[in-house]
Amino acid sequence: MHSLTFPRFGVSRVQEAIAKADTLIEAMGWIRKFRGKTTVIKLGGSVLDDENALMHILLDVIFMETVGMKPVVVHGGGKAINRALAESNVEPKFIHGRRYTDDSTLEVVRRVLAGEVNQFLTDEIERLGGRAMNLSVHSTNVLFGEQLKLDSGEDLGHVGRVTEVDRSVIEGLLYTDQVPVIPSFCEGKDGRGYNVNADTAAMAVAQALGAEKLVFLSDVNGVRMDKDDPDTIIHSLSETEARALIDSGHIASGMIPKVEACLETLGRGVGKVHIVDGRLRHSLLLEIYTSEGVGTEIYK
Ligand SMILES: Nc1ncnc2c1ncn2[C@@H]1O[C@H](COP(=O)(O)OP(=O)(O)O)[C@@H](O)[C@H]1O
Ligand SMILES: CC(=O)N[C@@H](CCC(=O)OP(=O)(O)O)C(=O)O
Repeated sequence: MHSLTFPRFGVSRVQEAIAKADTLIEAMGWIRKFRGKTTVIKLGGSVLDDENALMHILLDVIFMETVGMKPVVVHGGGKAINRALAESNVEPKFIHGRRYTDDSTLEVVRRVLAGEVNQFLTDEIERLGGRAMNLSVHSTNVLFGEQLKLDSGEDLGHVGRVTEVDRSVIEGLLYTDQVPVIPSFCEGKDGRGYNVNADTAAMAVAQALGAEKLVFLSDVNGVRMDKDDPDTIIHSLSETEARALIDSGHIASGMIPKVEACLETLGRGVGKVHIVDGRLRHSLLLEIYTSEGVGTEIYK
């Protein structure tokens, strides 16, 4: 007769395995809730530069796809563009968080953002075991738009805003269990290319798809009262409060387009919008399955 008691070293291993199985059962509720629903994930240049954080984010994305959630990746690459410009001794110039884009900068953005970064991310998802397809002007473009005109009248050069998203291509990929990877670069009706802020590109994609969630993964734990102090994070922010913080200068630089994108998205068919720290391991999954979330949620 076999004994029913486990050897000492085996008990903890069995308990560990049971705990893992418990986690799977716990996850069932939120997997069911989000199965078949689209989440747009915006990857910023800050997390793209952190190899370890990026790997964990992409593993979370692959997990989401595996359990039937429908992740769509929209990415920037501001830091990679800055590095490429530095090689030609060009100083980056930003106006209200957007890059002034002259002819030569546009070519760098087309090559680096829409080309190299986009291909790299797609390859990484495949290398980690997922299935991904890059959708850019170098392959199949899905973002169309026009030149962005600022209310202030300031000239941003070849900076665009997305006016049309080819939903059918994106949805076709989601239907065949592939992760679409989209750079923030759009094409005008005349075939011209435009550099688009990646936060606003993600917003346009989320709106077009009627996404359940839009998650901005950045290098800060959320919107902070003091941008340099993580302890001053604001977990929940109303539209009025957010606008006041932009006006007072508490929300500055790269956080401006992010928060503006959140505000524009609200009430336009997207369920929830969050700004989350991409460097925190599994922040994406935590954001989805914990009720309180881990970053800043902006509400109407
Ligand atoms: N109130 C604020 N709270 C948090 N971060 C802020 C705030 N105001 C400005 N920032 C800056 O915004 C940056 C995030 O924007 P950005 O660098 O464009 O990120 P990403 O590359 O992820 O899009 C932060 O690293 C921080 O320096
Ligand atoms: C018009 C404009 O500002 N375009 C951005 C596009 C990339 C981007 O937004 O990248 P992050 O998400 O890393 O900031 C740029 O040229 O930097």
